[in-house]
Amino acid sequence: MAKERIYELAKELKMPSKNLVKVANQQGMEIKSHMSSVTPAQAAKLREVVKNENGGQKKANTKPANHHKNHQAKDDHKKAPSNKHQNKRDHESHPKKANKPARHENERPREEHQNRHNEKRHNESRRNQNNGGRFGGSLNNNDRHGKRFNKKNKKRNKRNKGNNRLREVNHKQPTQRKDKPLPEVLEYTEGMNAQDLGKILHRSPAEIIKKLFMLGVMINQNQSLDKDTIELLATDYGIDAKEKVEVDVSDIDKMFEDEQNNTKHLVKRTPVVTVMGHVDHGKTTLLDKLRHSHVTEHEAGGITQEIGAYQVHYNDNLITFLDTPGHAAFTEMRARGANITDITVLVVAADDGVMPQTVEAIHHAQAAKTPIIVAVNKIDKPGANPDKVTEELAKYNLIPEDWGGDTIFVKISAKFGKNLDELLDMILLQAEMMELKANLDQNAAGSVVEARLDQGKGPVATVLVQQGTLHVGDPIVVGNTFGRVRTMTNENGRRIKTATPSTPVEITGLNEVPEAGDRFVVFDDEKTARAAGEARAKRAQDKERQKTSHVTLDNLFATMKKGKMKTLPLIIKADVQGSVEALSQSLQKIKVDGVRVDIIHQAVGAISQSDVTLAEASNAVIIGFNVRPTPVAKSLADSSNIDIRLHRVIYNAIEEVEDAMKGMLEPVYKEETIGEVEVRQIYKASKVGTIAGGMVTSGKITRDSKVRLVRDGVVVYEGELGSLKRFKDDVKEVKAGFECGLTIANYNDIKEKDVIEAYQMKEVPVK
Ligand SMILES: Nc1nc2c(ncn2[C@@H]2O[C@H](COP(=O)(O)OP(=O)(O)OP(=O)(O)O)[C@@H](O)[C@H]2O)c(=O)[nH]1
Repeated sequence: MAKERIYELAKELKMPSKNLVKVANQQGMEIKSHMSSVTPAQAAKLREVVKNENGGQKKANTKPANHHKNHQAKDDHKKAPSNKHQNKRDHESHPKKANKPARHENERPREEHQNRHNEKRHNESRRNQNNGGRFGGSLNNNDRHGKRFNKKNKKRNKRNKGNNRLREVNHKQPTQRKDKPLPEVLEYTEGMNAQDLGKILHRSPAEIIKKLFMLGVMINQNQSLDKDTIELLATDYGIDAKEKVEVDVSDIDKMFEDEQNNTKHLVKRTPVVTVMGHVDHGKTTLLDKLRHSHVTEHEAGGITQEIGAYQVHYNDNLITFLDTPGHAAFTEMRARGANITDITVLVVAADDGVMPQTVEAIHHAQAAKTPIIVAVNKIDKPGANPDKVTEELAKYNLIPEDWGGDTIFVKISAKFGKNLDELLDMILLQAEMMELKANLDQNAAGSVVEARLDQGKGPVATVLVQQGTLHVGDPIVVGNTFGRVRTMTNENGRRIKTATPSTPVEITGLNEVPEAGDRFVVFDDEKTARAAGEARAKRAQDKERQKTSHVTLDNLFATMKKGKMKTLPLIIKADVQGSVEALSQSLQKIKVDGVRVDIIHQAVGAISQSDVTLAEASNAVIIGFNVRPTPVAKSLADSSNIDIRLHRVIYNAIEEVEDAMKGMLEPVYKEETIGEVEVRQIYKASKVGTIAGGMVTSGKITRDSKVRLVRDGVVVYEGELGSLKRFKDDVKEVKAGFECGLTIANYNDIKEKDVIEAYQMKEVPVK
């Protein structure tokens, strides 16, 4: 008889392969994994051992020693009814809990604790009953109907109002408080006082003070309590205490990790599989074939839509396949924190063998630490040589069991659907070994598979739930956006209301379009979700701005220190060729350790739009010598944060650059243009010299402003105003849209069409 695989035998014995491996090892068999083979004799022995074990246990009516956890959970469920009676009061007093399924094994100590606590409360409540008698009960009822009762009461007993109120106060207060249930857990922050705690515990501060007094702690109402005292109080009430950690609501990564690492109430979840491989090796064919051959009947009627992920039904199991567009996308998503793939199926064409992208895929999967299942494809082809593929893959540590390794290899033909069931079996087997689990009861957390803007629906995102259950209506933060899940659609175009772990769904209701690989976390309330989303959006925006902030002489040194700059790219514009060259040569001679000047462009003329664009693309600083930027260039430079330095003395330009490179630049003053005047007429007066009549075209000009005379984009003079007039009167300033007359101190060569730039020196705070 042929050898048998462990997983086949496990299937026959209806037990997890992993447990059978353990049994085999206990029997002294050298079995490595579920893929290992056993001889017929060994198989017989294992059958016998397992059967005996099961039989023995049935008699003893105990659980098998290595029984699967799920089964144990079931047992707990079975036990639940016997506790039910005892817990009845408990459930009544904790309405939320009553609907929840029976607790899991790891919660049992708490349940016992709870029972003890219930007993205690039972007594407490009995005492109350004794005090208040039946009246207490009816008041409780009254309390439930609350306001309505009081209203009626008021009307009916208008005349007796005073008396009535007195009676209510007398009877109601103590009992009302005590009948309200204690919370399951006392969530506190250190420093709370008896009043704060009273609110949480639904007890009067006086009671809390009394309780602590009995425990030997003397406090007053407003006294801040330390952690130990609060925990002592909780213990005395028979409930757990948990310190509320102040969380940064926008840190969804931390929340995601917390949700993800939750180990409570875990149940088995569906594996998430990514198919990778070289071009044309058959990824798409495989995904299509699986999709179309394993769609259940009730889904067949649905509209199949491309949502980048879908689930395959196989033998009562589900497998989620992600249709990632390429290896880079896979890693990009991982880089963004989305580790959503559990298993990688590596498709290798048997007629082509291992190719560059096969290797790339292996590296991506290995870096993500996801197990690889090799699907040797196209075995139907005449030139197919699966053994060659196996041989080639050995180099990358992918070795089949037969050859002494532990990688699963399945020979398939995607095109003809051959061995696809075996591939699915292997995926499920691998998943079983990984014990993939999640908690359905908690807030959902997961990742975005892809997202787009739909004209009708707004932002639409395909997300994969990785933990918890996602519901329609959930307040959600996704990457840097937020919203409330408005609709949820599965891959068959069906509207669904909830989505459990490993389920891909398309959601609407987000504010903006998130990015693939973004994480999402569900919040308890919309307000916090909005706050978190907005904080994240702002942070992202700031980051983006930082990314595009260009090098300036001011930030040059800091940028150099961060190791981001090895060269300082410069663009030089000057009025004459001689200046261009002189400046360029002098700048290149600057010697500062670790950084050098790189002149990427130099020319004669005004600073143009194309200079600014070039500076933007090359992260360069523009040095203008006796020239100005054109208006378009100036506004472009302002909006894209390009540093333009204007000089009239070569030495100053060189000194400024050198200081910046040495980190010594301390810009104390920076000039700020305040307005421009276009010269329209010239008058010559023998006493005062040349008077320019013109129009203020932008901003304003003030009597004390400095001026620069610009002719065809070139600065011809720089100085101070001699006078500023409106008609015949001296004025302090003239605003845009008004005419003015002016003279420049000690300068007469003003011509029509010259532009007079008015500027001031402003102090710049040192950053
Ligand atoms: N004979 C044979 N041909 C196959 C098989 N699987 C895929 N093909 C063919 O191989 C070609 C490429 O298959 P695809 O599924 O498009 O390959 P892919 O890996 O998705 O390629 P890219 O999407 O370009 O990366 C197609 O012509 C398929 O029909 C197979 O099992 N047997």
